[in-house]
Amino acid sequence: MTPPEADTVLVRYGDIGVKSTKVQRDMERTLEANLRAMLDIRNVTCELDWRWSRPRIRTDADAATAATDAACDTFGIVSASPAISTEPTMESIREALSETAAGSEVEGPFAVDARRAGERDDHPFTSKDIEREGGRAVWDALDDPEVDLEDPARTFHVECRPEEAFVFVEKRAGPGGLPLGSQRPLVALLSGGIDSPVAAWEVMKRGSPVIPLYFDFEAYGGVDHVARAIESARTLAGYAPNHARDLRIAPAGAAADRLVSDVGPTRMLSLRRFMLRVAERVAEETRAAGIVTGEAIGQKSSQTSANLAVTDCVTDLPVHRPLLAWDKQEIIARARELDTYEDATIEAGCNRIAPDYPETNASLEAVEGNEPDLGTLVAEAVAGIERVEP
Ligand SMILES: Nc1ncnc2c1ncn2[C@@H]1O[C@H](COP(=O)(O)OP(=O)(O)OP(=O)(O)O)[C@@H](O)[C@H]1O
Repeated sequence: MTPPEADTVLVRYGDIGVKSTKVQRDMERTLEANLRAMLDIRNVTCELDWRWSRPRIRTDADAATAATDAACDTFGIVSASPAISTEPTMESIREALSETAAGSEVEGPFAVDARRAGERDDHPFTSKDIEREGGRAVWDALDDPEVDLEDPARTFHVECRPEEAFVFVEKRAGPGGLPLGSQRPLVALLSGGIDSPVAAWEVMKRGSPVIPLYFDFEAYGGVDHVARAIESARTLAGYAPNHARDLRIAPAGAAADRLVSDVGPTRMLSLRRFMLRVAERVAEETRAAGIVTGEAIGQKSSQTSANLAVTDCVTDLPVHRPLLAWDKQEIIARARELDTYEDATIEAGCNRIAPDYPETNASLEAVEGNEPDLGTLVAEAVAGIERVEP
C-alpha cells in the first residue's frame, strides 16, 4: 500500500551489497542507469536521488505507486517501499505515522517496527522509543485499534536516519539478482512458448542481457508462431529498456525439411544441434558468452540428460539451462507473473517435425552417423537472419 502522502520510494538491493567496494560501485552505476531508464520509459515523474547503497526516488503521491512498480521490475532491486519522508524528530515521525494510519485500511492488529541508522547521539531517542510513541500515534488514528507485536496484520515501518526519517507500510518484492549489463550477453533461443522466455528472464535477472534468436520453421510452424515470438521478445524488452537487443529471426524451413526427410529417431537432436550452431554464429557476431535455452531435464524426449549431453557436443560455447531442475507448474507460474504466458498454447512447430518414436538415450556416434552435414543448412539460416526491433 502506498501511504496517501508518499513522496519517496526507498530502494534496496541485495547481492550487490556483498561485492568488493570497486565491483559494488560499478554495479551501482549500472543499476542507477537501468532504474533511470525504467522510470523514463514509463514516464514516471520523479527525481532519482542516488546515494551510496541507499537509492531513493523522490516523487509525489500520484506517481509513487508507478515509481515503486518500476523499481520492482528492475533487476538487482530486492524490494522497494513507497514512503512519507519527514524530519528525524519524534514529533514529525508521530505525525507521519498518524497520517499514514488514518489513510490506511487496517484489518486486524498492527505493530510499529522502527530502525535507526547513524551514530548513537544522532537522535535523542532509541528505536524502541519510536515504536512505543509511534504505536500510540497509530492507536489514536485508528477507529478500532488492536496491537499484536508477534503477528500483526499491518506493520508500520519507520526508518530513521540522521538527516531524514521515512514511514512506510509495504516492502514490495523486486526481482533481486544483479543489474542487467553487469555480465556479458547470452544468445537466448526464444521460441515464444512457455519455457524459453522464462529462461531468458532468469539469466537477465543475473545481469546478462539477451540476444533473442527465433527459428522460423515456416510450413511446420503455426500461423501465429512468429508473432508469438515477437510478442515475448517485446515483453522481455520491457524489463530491459536500455539493454534490449533486436530479435533475430532465422529461416529454418529448409533445415526442418532436410531433417524430416533424412533423419529418423534422432531427428530432434539434430534439429537442436542445428539451432546451437546458428546460435554460436550469432554469439560470435554479438560477443555473447554463451547460449540459453528453456530446456528442463526430462521434459521432452530431446531433453533427457543423455540427449542434452549429445546436443551440447556440437558447440564449444556453454549452453545454459536455468530451468534445468524446474517443474512445469513452477515454470507456468513464473510465466504468468512475467506476462509471457499468453499465446503459449499455440501449437509449436517442433511438434510437427518430431518423429513418431524419438530416441531418448542417444549416443553421439548414432546422432552424428544419422545427421546430414549441418554446415550448409547453418550457413543458409545465418545468411537469412532478419532483425526485428522489440
Ligand atoms: N522455434 C524456436 N526458436 C528458437 N528457439 C527454440 C525454438 N523451438 C525451440 N527452441 C528452444 O529449444 C528449447 C526446447 O524447445 P522444445 O520445443 O523442445 O521445448 P518446450 O518445452 O516446448 O520449450 P518452449 O516452451 O520454450 O517452446 C526451448 O526452450 C527454446 O529455448
